[in-house]
Amino acid sequence: MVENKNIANDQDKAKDKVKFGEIELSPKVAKAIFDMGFEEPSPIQAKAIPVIMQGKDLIGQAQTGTGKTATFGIPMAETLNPRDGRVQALVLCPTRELAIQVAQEISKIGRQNDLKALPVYGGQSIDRQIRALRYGVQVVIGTPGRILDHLSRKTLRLNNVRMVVLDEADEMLDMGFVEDIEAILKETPEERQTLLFSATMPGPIQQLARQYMKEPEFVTISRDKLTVPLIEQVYYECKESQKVDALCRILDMEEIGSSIIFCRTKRGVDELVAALETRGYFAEGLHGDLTQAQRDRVMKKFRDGKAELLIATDVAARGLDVENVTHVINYDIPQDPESYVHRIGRTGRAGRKGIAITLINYREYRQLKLIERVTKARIQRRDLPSMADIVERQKEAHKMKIVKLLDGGHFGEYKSIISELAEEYDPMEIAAATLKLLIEGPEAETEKDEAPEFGNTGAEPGMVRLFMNIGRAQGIRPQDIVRAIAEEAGIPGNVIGVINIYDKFTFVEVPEDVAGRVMGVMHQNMIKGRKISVEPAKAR
Ligand SMILES: Nc1ncnc2c1ncn2[C@@H]1O[C@H](COP(=O)(O)OP(=O)(O)OP(=O)(O)O)[C@@H](O)[C@H]1O
Ligand SMILES: [Mg+2]
Repeated sequence: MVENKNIANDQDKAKDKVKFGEIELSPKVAKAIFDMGFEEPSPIQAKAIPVIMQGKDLIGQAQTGTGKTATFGIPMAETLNPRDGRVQALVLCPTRELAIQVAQEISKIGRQNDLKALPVYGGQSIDRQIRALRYGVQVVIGTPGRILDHLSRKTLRLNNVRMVVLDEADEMLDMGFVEDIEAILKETPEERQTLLFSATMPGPIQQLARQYMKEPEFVTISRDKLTVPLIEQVYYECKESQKVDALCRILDMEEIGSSIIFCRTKRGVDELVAALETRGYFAEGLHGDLTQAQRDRVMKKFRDGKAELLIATDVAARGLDVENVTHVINYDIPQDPESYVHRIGRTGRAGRKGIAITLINYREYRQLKLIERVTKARIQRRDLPSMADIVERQKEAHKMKIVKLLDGGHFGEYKSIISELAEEYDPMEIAAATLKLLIEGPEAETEKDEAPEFGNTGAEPGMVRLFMNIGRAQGIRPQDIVRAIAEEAGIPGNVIGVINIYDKFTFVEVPEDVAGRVMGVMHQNMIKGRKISVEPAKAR
């Protein structure tokens, strides 16, 4: 009798199962992932989830952005017991931002089951974490240092852990982390299930990994190519001294959405942020020397699309999943091919397209070829856009905007203005004037300026020529503006020399060491209600 009842129950359960590709899920987990917009399992999910559900150890390798998180998140939601407040699964990640993100993804997958996932990382109040742990959670996602801290304080117990995941496993088993990982694994039960994931899994690391695992299955999707085919990969060669200029040209030329620009060092990040800001680009820096609150703020701005350019060290290279990253730019070439794979993998995620750009100097060409060889990717050479290309591109962009408006229709009362004007003027002239107004603003000049001498060629040694978008026509004496700028920048007025004054612009010359300060000050300033910009005089 009892047996029959069990069979009936099992059949009921089987009937309740929902198909996710070939995988059978409980209705709650299925609902959660359908709500997340998943329709079909990704290849790694299709192959690895059944193996994990059998309780086997597994090393999973699949390209960036192909759903490795849910590959371990789904089995957690299926098998862990939400009514047991003890920690049953542990995920170790290399960075704080990644721990937060993975915790969010697991919480979403386990939402219908009331599964609790808690990120635990350095830089956040440990007391808050202790309280949350006491309250009861099933999954802890953490960075090794902070996990060890909790273990030594006995505020975290791992004796009931059934599943351990090393996300970005090759990084976690690299020199920096391996001792911590060993110490943490010692605190977990022998019979645990161990899962390793990464887009890259170099041979020696795999060998090392096997020491911590029981006959792991190796599931790989990306054996032939390490990078995602949807990412277009290009490189530009330029001199070290011209890098900032080259980057700006690329930013002006490309249709940039949210983008991540990688630098080798923290200092490099800070310097590039400053250099971009003086040129009028809004950029946010991310690296390990910032406080956690600063890191959180920057990430939030970037995720919300409020900051388009994220300038980062390799802290942002692994695992981060930000929607709609259009470009990854290696301002400094990555140290090794694995780092390249992970960095460029911040774009081209979940079936979207992306562009990866690498800047190199001639000495770094061999490093680039090594990356190509290891990743089996083709990185195409491109020539830096000229100023003429950029002007052309901006023209195109204006045209596109107009075409979009034209296709949309709805011009209403604007049409009557044009028809009135058309009685006196040529429609072509009217359209051109309207466009000029749109692009140059209400102060668009009516008179033609004589051609100014562009470029820095005439500058005295040690001096830089700057270009200000204000001249005679504004009815303000540029000399007075120069004095105001000097005052604002905290430098003596006679340091800035006026070279030439035109109707719409003025050229000045300043010593190299104060040029950045002058530009920085002016970008934020309004003089007599007019925003003034100052930039290096460009060669033509
Ligand atoms: N089956 C699916 N269908 C649609 N989207 C999915 C599916 N699985 C995962 N995703 C989404 O794809 C994105 C990338 O997933 P995830 O961050 O897990 O990639 P990853 O393989 O871990 O990449 P990385 O190697 O960079 O860490 C996420 O936004 C995730 O929610
Ligand atoms: Mg990942």
